[in-house]
Amino acid sequence: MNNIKIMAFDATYMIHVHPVDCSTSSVVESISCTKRTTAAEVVAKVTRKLGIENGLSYVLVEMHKDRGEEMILAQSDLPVQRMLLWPTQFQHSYKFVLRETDESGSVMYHGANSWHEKAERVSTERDMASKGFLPPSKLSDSDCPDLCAISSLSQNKILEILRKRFLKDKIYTYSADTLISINPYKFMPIYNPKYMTLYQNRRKEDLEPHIYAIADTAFNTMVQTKQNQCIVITGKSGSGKTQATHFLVHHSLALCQKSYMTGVENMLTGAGPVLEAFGNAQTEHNNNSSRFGKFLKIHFYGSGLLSGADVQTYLLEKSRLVHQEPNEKNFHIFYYLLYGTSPEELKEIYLDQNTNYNYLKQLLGVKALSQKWCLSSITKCSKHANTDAPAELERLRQAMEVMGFYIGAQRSIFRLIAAIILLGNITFKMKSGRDETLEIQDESYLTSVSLLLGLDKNVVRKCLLTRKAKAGAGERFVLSLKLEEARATRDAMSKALYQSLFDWAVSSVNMALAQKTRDTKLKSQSQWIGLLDIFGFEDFVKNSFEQFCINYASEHLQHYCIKHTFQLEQEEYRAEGLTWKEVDYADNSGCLLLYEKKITGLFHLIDENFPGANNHTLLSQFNRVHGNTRYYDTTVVKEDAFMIVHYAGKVKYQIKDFREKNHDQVREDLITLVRTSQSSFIQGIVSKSPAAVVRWGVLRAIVRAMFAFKNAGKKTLRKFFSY
Ligand SMILES: Nc1ncnc2c1ncn2[C@@H]1O[C@H](COP(=O)(O)OP(=O)(O)OP(=O)(O)O)[C@@H](O)[C@H]1O
Repeated sequence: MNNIKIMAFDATYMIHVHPVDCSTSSVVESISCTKRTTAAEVVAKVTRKLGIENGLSYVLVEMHKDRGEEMILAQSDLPVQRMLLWPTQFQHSYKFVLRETDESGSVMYHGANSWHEKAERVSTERDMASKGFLPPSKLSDSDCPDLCAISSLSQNKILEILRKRFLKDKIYTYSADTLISINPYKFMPIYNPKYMTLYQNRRKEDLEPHIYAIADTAFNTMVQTKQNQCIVITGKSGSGKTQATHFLVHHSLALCQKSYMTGVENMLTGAGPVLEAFGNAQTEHNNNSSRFGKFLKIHFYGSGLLSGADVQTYLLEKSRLVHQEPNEKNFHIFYYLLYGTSPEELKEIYLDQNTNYNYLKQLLGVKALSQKWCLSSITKCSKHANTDAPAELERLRQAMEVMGFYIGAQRSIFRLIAAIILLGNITFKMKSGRDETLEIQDESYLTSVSLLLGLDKNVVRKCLLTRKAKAGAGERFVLSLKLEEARATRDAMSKALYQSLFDWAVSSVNMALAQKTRDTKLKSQSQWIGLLDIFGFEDFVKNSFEQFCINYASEHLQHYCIKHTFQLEQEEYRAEGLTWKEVDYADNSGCLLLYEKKITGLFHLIDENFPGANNHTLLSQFNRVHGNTRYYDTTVVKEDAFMIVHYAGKVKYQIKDFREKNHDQVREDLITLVRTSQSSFIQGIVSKSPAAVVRWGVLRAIVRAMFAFKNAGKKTLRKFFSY
């Protein structure tokens, strides 16, 4: 049951405050507020109601019950706005709590002291044991919080230690600077202010491994060394990378001084739902899977004062827009709009919940089919499955408002989303008669798309059905497209529009998060903590160009980690004249060379363009050049696929669409067409975004990420792996 009920009468909302720590009452106090009511006003109302105006101070705290997290609201924060950002399906997990503060303004956590006392005791005992005053700790190997402390390690031993710790609810384990995390998929009461305080300024070895310790080390190292820090988060889909990023951001913000920049915190809270709506989707592994990589930088002035943030995104999985694998869905925004908007509003953008939209059709896989008694393997994405959509849409609107996307921009975004949905329903048929030209099956979709995009319908039709070609001596003529080509043109147009919208949303988020100071001296002294949350290694039933690129990025990260964990460490020992037993490690540079070697590397072969080149000739080239390479393998049974021996296992890639996805080029005339839009919003996003001619930005992403790591420096490297 939701403990927060929203009743909107003329934008009046009821918020419920739990006076948990007040001895006077445990009854929930309901306060009538507007979006502009501040936290200070809510506190005043609640304390007045409870009759506890006895000089003590109180603050309003937003608590995530399940995660045990608490966020103290500043006096000027707006509780209703925060409440509207709570994810619908988890609303019952959130509540507002009144907390008492002491004279210094710190929140008083009754019982928190026992945590400190325990931590102090453990720390002192370890100190004394290390000095020989106490017998050494009786920790067994399986309880060992740092794998590096174990003298002889094998793969089985590591797994056994992690499993035993996990069974004791110890989800984190260190391996030197790396934190290994296992997703518990259940509530763990370890992400709350008690733990935040506990892990501040503590030596890593004094306490159980925790993600807060990683944020704490990064923050303190940044302040002390004045060097940027980078935390790399990697793991399979659903392993908990996004949650980890969230905990790291939350703790970093708790550590820093905020002063007048508390606005950045609110912006960061608003940025989440916006990026999620456009870049996340339901997949077989995760209901809210990020389908893009991100590098979030939180900026601080020299003293650790929060100054702003920015986010770079990589590899948006655009292919999802036009095709989804069984049991997977399109990006969330489409369902929010279609199932969250009233039928009247939908009518204005030519949509209707009862129409079957091609881009939103959900294919059910074997697993789902056996669970559901449906006869067809294709179902319309039913309204029933989207009951949260109205609340999610409201949450998104609120987040957009916080980020400065006002009503006009929101309207334009929704019109563009509707146009993309309708574009997917433009299908083609052969004209009757002898000439083999195509025509559009249902002109009503073309009309709606043209109106929504502010384009001339005849020009859109021409672009979808024909293309200009060059003959000799600069002559140009018009060619009719074949069925497959027309479909590809339609899908390319949808993808280019969506990528432009995504890029625009990211740059708008960045504008909102940007450092606001004009003081160039202050700016020049600023440092950042970077959080790289990038796709982990992927191996699906069918792997395509996207997995080929994602796994290349993973190989690079692996290489970087190997280099720092083994190679450079051993070089250092060598330079210092130390004797040690050479550690044997699996070097993956051969696999990287397979991808990127000049002239013969797979990337270079994909880029080759000769007359008659297609995906079949590409596969033959791969097999011919790399048939005997250690990291390359052909398939056992003859099929249009090849295999790469990655550090994490052998992966089979289907060659289909490799060349097309690599070029990912939208015809120049399509972009020129979109630029003629009557809508200044559409003109703006297309002219700003390089998406029109975008290629998969893998190399760019890798170069940027590597640059960030190098800046962070070997000594300050922090890694985080989640499983
Ligand atoms: N520390 C944690 N405690 C409890 N539950 C967690 C934790 N971390 C993750 N989860 C659960 O696992 C789910 C998946 O996590 P998350 O979305 O962070 O995975 P991810 O690695 O980012 O996946 P993807 O790569 O698909 O985006 C979350 O929705 C949450 O329910």
